[in-house]
Amino acid sequence: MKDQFKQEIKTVIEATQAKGDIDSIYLVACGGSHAFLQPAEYVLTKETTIPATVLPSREFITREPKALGEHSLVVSCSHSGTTPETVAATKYAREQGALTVAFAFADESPLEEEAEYTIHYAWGPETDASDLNTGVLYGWLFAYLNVINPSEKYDRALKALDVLNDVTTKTREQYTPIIAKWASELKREPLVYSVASGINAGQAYSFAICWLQEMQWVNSAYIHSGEYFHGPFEITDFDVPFIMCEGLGKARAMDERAVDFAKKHSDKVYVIDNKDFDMSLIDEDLQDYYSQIVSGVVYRLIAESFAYERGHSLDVRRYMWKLEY
Ligand SMILES: N[C@@H]1[C@@H](O)[C@H](O)[C@@H](COP(=O)(O)O)O[C@@H]1O
Repeated sequence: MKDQFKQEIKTVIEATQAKGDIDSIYLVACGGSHAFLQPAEYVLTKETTIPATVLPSREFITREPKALGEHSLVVSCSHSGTTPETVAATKYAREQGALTVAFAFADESPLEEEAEYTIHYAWGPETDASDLNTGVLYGWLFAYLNVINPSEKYDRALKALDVLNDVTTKTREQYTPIIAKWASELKREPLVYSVASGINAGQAYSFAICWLQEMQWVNSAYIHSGEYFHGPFEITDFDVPFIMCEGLGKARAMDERAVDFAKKHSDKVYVIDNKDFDMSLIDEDLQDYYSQIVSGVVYRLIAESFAYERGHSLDVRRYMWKLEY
């Protein structure tokens, strides 16, 4: 990880220690950045007793959480640093006395002006995975957990960032031919559902709302694997396509149940099975946490292959950033 990002994380950790007791954590952002923060909520709720809540930026403000105050830590993210709801949420959190930390790709953005501290990350195809948004997020997350409850587990989790790029590069190579086939089979589908749970929930959610709806104009919805049986499974039929993720953690049981049912009733079930990832470079007890980053590589490949097969660039928007909304 770049020295700049390491230093920014260090500054945030020192500020958190100086602040003293944190009794609530809020993770706030919009769209893809909201999805990006979801794994942090997953890890925090599994590893600490401090309540952590992930909310869309505007709902964070409109809900007015009662626990929000001087002992809160509010982590926001906006890739562009300009999304008005996230800038406003960060300003609101700071006014309530919370410690505000923003993640952003952009430098010197409106978000950076409102947040007390900003942690930047890098972007682009040649970027080392440890410098990308999720790599830097985990760099902060495990450093923070190591402060709350020091453990060699978090030292190892931080060390895993050094091999992350090898893992994701290998996965990209492994899945490129597989996903090219999926995309060619699915390219005419007007609708594709996205199903997952546990640490993969954020990836599957952003696959539906960002990659498919926003960037490909393909109808989609994110369905939680457990919730699939509480309504959505009624739409399953032989010609209804599902891209389903099977994770590594305890949530896997929910994913498997959904996949098993869907496969019985649909001929178009595509499974991203995290057990097929080569994560041997990462300690077994940390693989669940890191698997969503690897799933993200596969979801991105699907989006890129869709864009190619459908002749629809991932950069085209009708409304976003073009109209007043
Ligand atoms: N796919 C995301 C959207 O979901 C998001 O609304 C937008 C602004 O996000 P950010 O606040 O991260 O700049 O960026 C991307 O296009």
